[in-house]
Amino acid sequence: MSEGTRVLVLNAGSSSVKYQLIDMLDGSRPASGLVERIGEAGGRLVHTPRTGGRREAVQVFADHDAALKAVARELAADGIGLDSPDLAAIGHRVVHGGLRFTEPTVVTDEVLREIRRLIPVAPLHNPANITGIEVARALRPDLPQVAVFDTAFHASMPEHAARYAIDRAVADEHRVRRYGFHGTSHQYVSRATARLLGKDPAEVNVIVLHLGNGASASAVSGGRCVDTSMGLTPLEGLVMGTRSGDIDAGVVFHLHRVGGLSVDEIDTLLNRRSGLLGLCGDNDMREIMRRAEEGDADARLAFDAYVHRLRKYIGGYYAVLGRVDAIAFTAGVGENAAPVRAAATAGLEELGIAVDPELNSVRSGEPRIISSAYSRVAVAVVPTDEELEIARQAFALVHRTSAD
Ligand SMILES: Nc1ncnc2c1ncn2[C@@H]1O[C@H](COP(=O)(O)OP(=O)(O)O)[C@@H](O)[C@H]1O
Ligand SMILES: CC(=O)OP(=O)(O)O
Ligand SMILES: [Mg+2]
Repeated sequence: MSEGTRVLVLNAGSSSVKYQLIDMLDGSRPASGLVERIGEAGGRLVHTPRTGGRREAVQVFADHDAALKAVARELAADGIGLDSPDLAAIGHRVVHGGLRFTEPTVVTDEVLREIRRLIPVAPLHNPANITGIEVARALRPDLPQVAVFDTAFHASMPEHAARYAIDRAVADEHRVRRYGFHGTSHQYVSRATARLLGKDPAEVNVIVLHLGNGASASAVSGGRCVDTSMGLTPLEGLVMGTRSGDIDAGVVFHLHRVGGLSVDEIDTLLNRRSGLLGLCGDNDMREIMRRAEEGDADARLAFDAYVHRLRKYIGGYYAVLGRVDAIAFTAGVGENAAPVRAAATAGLEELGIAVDPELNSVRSGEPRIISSAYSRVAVAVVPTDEELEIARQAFALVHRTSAD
């Protein structure tokens, strides 16, 4: 087994790779960075060594292989290359783990085949995750490649939350059920929220709102997920940047039969041309808030629809949990968009939820409470750290000890 203390975490998306090198001894991050627009013109690599002096390269990255080799070169230039004996493992975010992968897993050929089999239920994500694993494995075949699945944390959902109310035989044959995603973030944030409250995760009920490009809500009771908003695929639930979230399945039949759209066209419509983008032409919440502020009606509608859906999930999960200790906002929108947090929680004093406007407007990268002293439910902003959680789980797996 490797004596290394560091884990390289890769989060490979369809046209990007985010990476972080994390030292598990002291939690330091010797380097992190991102390659964007892989396979497109105007590719960009941004590498940030801990020593400072962010490096940026604008060039074409033909594919993920070229991108990861460029990352390897950047790390080598800092003297922390992929050939370093300090590396204990490479941890990979894998979005869909299906029914089988409910724990971090060392990738073998057979595991890779199973992740590939799940592509139809995560077409935007699993293919890139697989490429990331293959390229990393070719670069360091001797190192454990550990897959950490977005679906894993949600495997504890009770059957009545995980099942769709459709014919059981059909559902079972095709493994159609609600899996949920962003689980690594929901797990990390729910625990960090308990810590912020000075409580044991086993004692608290938390609603986590992960609002990034993809967005999902979860109800976490005593450290276990009891419900989450995404389903068979990352399309269900909240209004997202480009995804519709909840929709009457009848819309699909209608668009096909009456609108003449093919199933693939409807897939693209709902996953890539809907949500905020579909409602107002923008999927960046900053831009939407700016336009809405200037009186743009489409942007206002998009904002209001986003918030309305969020409020329905807050209310729904309040009822699912019965007692709520905290509501935690996280990811790009949740951590930064004070107006979204304010609108999502406005007028809920009867539920014991009262956000303090001044605390809400503070900008900070630290976990913090934004509810007023008399709010029975703590409302918090808790920055997510999926990379650290992936590193911890990968490291714990290769050492078979808890790295907590
Ligand atoms: N300062 C900000 N105010 C409002 N929204 C922001 C801000 N910074 C980032 N965002 C939003 O965060 C979203 C991206 O979130 P992020 O968690 O980085 O996404 P992902 O990891 O899913 O790619 C974008 O919609 C962006 O508009
Ligand atoms: C599962 C999912 O939606 O992930 P992301 O937010 O990274 O698109
Ligand atoms: Mg994210």
